[in-house]
Amino acid sequence: MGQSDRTRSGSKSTSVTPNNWPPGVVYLHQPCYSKRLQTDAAATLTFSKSDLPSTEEPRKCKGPFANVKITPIFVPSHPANGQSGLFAAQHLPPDTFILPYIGYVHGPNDLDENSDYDLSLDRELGIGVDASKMGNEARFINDYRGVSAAPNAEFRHVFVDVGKGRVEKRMGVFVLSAGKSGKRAKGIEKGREILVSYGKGFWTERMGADG
Ligand SMILES: C[S@@+](CC[C@H](N)C(=O)[O-])C[C@H]1O[C@@H](n2cnc3c(N)ncnc32)[C@H](O)[C@@H]1O
Repeated sequence: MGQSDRTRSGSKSTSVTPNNWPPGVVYLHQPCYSKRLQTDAAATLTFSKSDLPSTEEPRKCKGPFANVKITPIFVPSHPANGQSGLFAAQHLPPDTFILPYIGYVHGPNDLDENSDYDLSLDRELGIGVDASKMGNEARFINDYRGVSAAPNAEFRHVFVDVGKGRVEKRMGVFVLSAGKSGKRAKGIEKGREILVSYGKGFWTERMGADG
């Protein structure tokens, strides 16, 4: 882990950031909510633990995450060569919750259309999580296209226990299920890159912007 020191009101505080964390990007332990997020929209993201469906478990999670590694990529054939990716630091079985995707939580009136790190949190309310300027290790997850035949992970909603009997809806990164035929039963082996599908829309928009 790297160390970053901050001085506030004359006192020195030390916060731990993961290895290879880029300078200039804030490492977050919890989401940063936009002040412009409507109160009612924000309220839908946090609610009483007793209202959580019985099929969902409230989770505890705090970074840095030892199960993953941010790794600079120096492989000419990799489409994100020269950038970084997120790799498994241990074997991750199917359906494992790997880590949350956190960042700047914003509404439709506060959207950076040029961000490549913006993930939808609530489509109906237009709430997204943008990790371009602040986030955690999950911001380094690349798309599988050009790297592998298929993704090995996906985004799912998670409910995080934030204390005082409350839970918060966030996005989480999970290993894909084994599948009916068990073809993904191995999960993600240690040292493998964690890859999701950004969805066709991400790449269509990007191609539109480039050309
Ligand atoms: C959320 S970031 C992923 C982390 C990024 N590689 C980094 O080091 O900050 C998304 C950006 O990564 C790059 N990227 C991710 N997957 C890619 C892929 N399969 N092909 C080409 N570029 C990819 C693109 O530049 C994309 O805009």
